[in-house]
Amino acid sequence: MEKDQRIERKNSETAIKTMSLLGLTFRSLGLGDGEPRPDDFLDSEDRDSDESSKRSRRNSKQASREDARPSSKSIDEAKQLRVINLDEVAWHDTVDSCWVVIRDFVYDCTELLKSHPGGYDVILEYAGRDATLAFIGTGHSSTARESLEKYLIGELPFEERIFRVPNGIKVVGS
Ligand code: HEM
Repeated sequence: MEKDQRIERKNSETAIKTMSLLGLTFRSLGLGDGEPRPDDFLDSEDRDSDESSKRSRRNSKQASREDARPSSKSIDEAKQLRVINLDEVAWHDTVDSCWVVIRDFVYDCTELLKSHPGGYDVILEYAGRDATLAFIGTGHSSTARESLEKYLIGELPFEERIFRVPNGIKVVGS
């Protein structure tokens, strides 16, 4: 197995453990039935053919969700996002510069802090780090999900992603 593949496997296992620790299931994430397995988080090229055929039904169900972008309607598909790693995100953890990661995308919420309907403190708590589960857990409306786009500044490098792989999203929340 190539080094990259080993890293991807490890990331997949981490994603499963995270889902398990947080009591998340594919059903709770609106992705149908079944237990999460490492292959669910991998690019299809990395799966062996047996597994990929077993999973093809689920994947076709997920096809409409495969676009990981926050709002597939409003985003400019051609827009090249800047790749920002978690180290850089971590520097932006104050009211003067507040970045959060949601589903492997990086958002600059500095301006949002002033107007966020849920208050500034809930976001500030996640400044400089991953806020995916808090964002999903709060049950934001579709309007809130669409407004994410306004704050989008980049995405994590592949090796740091836990929700997405290059060809599309494997796990999404509401
Ligand atoms: C860029 C990131 C975010 C955006 C664009 C955003 C947007 C919004 C919007 C528009 C609302 C109004 C209610 C709705 O439409 O659902 C809202 C409410 C709320 N948000 Fe956020 N939010 C963000 C991040 C977060 C984070 C990281 C948390 C962490 C817990 C959070 C917690 C809440 C809470 C507690 C409410 C109030 C819910 C209620 O009153 O029922 N938000 N947010």
